[in-house]
Amino acid sequence: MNKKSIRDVELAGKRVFCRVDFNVPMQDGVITDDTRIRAAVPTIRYMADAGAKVILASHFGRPKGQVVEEMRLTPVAAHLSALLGKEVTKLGDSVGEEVKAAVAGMKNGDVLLLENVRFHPGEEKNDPELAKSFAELADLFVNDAFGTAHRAHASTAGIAQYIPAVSGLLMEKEIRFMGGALSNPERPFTAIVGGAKVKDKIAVIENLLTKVDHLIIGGGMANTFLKAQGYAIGASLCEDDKLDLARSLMEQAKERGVNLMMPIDVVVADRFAADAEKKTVAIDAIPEGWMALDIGPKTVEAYHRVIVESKTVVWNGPMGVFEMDAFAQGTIGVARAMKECSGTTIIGGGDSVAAVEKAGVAEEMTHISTGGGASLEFMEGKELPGVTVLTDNE
Ligand SMILES: Nc1ncnc2c1ncn2[C@@H]1O[C@H](COP(=O)(O)OP(=O)(O)O)[C@@H](O)[C@H]1O
Ligand SMILES: O=C(OP(=O)(O)O)[C@H](O)COP(=O)(O)O
Ligand SMILES: [Mg+2]
Repeated sequence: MNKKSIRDVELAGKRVFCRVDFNVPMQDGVITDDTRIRAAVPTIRYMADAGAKVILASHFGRPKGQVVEEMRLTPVAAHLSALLGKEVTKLGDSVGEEVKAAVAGMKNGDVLLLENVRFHPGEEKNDPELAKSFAELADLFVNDAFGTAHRAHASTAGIAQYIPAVSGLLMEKEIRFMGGALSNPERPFTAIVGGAKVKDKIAVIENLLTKVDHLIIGGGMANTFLKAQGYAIGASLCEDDKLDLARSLMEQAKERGVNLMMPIDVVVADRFAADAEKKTVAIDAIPEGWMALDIGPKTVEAYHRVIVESKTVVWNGPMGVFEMDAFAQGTIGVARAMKECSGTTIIGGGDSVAAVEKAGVAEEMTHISTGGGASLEFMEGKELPGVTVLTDNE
């Protein structure tokens, strides 16, 4: 990556606004996978050891511009403190007088965590006023949030208009690895796309179809494609305004000779709950009012065959609601196939990484990326907004 990093700048005594992606999976206030926090530790340590005053900023969830108590970063601060072995001061906001006063009181090597930046509507709108308020806290902007680098928001991009901007060590590492593995992938090249962020991620599929040999669809993403083919999907998660796009993508796959794989059976539940009534059905037998929460065993078998024979596999998005054991088998099955694959295996995404950890195969992956949507957009070949704003190397 031809961008300056924290290694190229003077850090001693500097106030650094460091954007990280601490959007970790959490259940009832307990962090269920801390990969993203651990991944940022080298950058935070490096800066603190160099004598910087480290001001960390992150989003958590999608609070839509207002304060949501359950989306505060308090549990994250406590966990980071334990990982760093030093106190991390957690503030109640990300801008304002309290924040300015806390920053003014920082000593070299101190680490401070601002509150969820998405509590302000200006964050996702990339509002220049909010970006300026962030910039006024610091002398330098460091972007280490690879997982959020596909968003042009106030704390990921806007802030770089006002203060010098460089990359963190995680950002650098992610881009070096993904760039290397994907510039000329060994074939067969397979992409697996699932998860719940259907509206965001269906947009990258068109581009993926120009690159891959096999495209495997699962999770919430599959339902939109099933409905587009005319199947009744009951109360399953679906993006109804993407049905035409899904149909067009199926056409394009056919024209390009890409093997587009969809579920042939699914695990359905009568409600969205761990103890719901459930059964495995063929995709033409989803009962009215029920929802598809996992791919079925026949589907896993078909996906398994293609994955183990691939030379490069990139996976983002769980195959089902793996957080509930009743709907985790599809994701675990695909994770096992990834383990058996002897080629390059890359898995990315906050929740997908949690899933392969849960399946116990994380160690066997070639690369675990902190980015889900970010990895997919990176694969499209375009530079990510959170990277574009960083200072180029001369
Ligand atoms: N069939 C489904 N219906 C509803 N939610 C699903 C389904 N399959 C997977 N999910 C959910 O998708 C979420 C993860 O999606 P996403 O954030 O897009 O992935 P990642 O974080 O790996 O990039 C998980 O919380 C999982 O429960
Ligand atoms: O969790 C994230 O992405 P992912 O779910 O694709 O892995 C990032 O923190 C980005 O979050 P966003 O999709 O709400 O902008
Ligand atoms: Mg996610």
